[in-house]
Amino acid sequence: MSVTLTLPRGRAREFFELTKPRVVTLIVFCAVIGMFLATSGIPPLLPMLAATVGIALVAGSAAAINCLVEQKIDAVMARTRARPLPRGQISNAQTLLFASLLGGLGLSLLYSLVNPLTMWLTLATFVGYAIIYTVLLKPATPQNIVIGGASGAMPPVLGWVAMTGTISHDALLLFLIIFAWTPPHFWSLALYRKQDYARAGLPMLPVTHGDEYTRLQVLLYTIILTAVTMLPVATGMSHGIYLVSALVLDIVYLVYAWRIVVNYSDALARSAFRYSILYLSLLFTALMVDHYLPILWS
Ligand code: HEM
Ligand SMILES: CC(C)=CCC/C(C)=C/CC/C(C)=C/COP(=O)(O)OP(=O)(O)O
Repeated sequence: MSVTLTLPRGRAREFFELTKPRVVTLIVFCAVIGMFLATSGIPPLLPMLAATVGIALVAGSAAAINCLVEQKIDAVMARTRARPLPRGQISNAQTLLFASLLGGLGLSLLYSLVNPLTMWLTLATFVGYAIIYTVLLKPATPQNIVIGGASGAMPPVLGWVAMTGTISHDALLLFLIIFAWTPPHFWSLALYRKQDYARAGLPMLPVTHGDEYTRLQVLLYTIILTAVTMLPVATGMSHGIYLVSALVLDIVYLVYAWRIVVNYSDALARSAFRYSILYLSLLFTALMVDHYLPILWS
């Protein structure tokens, strides 16, 4: 599933594209679900709005820095060569200024209208993606996305901390779900985009270890993901509605992963990648419905 957004036009659209809006939409969605799960009623409106906007701005800023750092790589990959920087539509200085404004505004909102811990954790997430993943890990090791996935997994924790001021065990379970989801999400794409990554000189798993090994890793991580998605039920955070939804979503994902191992095609990997996005969206929706339906009925 690709998240549909109405994009702004012209110059504004070029800046908007720097923020990787579709990825950031799902990131913010997971953060908002974290906010709802952290509270038993309706979360307080002002901190919730400020946290949502603040996290979105900082995530967009991190994405813009990623575009700035990777513009030469983006220029040689078919998937990314139409981005604003490789096309010369936006300059380095403009990108840096834009990212600083977004990031600064987002962090200020979090600090002043949410709480300082949320601000610090969001800043750490920014550094994790824009510097540690993008600058250090991505060009250095095929485990880049496994380690870098830790920043992508932070949004529900950020949402949780925004509402409670503390990190709870339940929030860490949400972190673990996205952390285990990231390798099958990314490696499905890397399998059918292998030529792009090889041309760009990036050590992604299919380039360094071959297709067969990567396909097996997709299956193994999908099995780990299935186990991890059962943890919210095991700890009593979530119940029947979530359990049934997670099992259905997991079984479909496992079938995709199994077929990737035994009957690979690029079209199948592309479908598995699209499914990974639908999967995460629906899994987090199920967590939310499971949390609120009993409250509404009682
Ligand atoms: C290190 C972690 C991650 C890596 C390496 C990664 C990699 C990628 C890549 C390369 C794409 C581009 C696909 C394309 O345009 O052809 C993509 C798309 C996407 N990713 Fe991820 N991803 C990561 C984490 C996440 C997280 C945490 C989320 C959300 C919670 C997410 C949500 C999405 C969405 C919604 C898309 C589709 C964008 C579109 O339709 O253009 N990703 N991911
Ligand atoms: C709250 C906050 C600060 C969040 C920041 C975390 C964040 C924006 C994670 C996004 C993950 C992402 C876009 C990965 C794309 O991989 P890539 O960059 O390797 O993909 P590309 O080849 O498309 O550039």
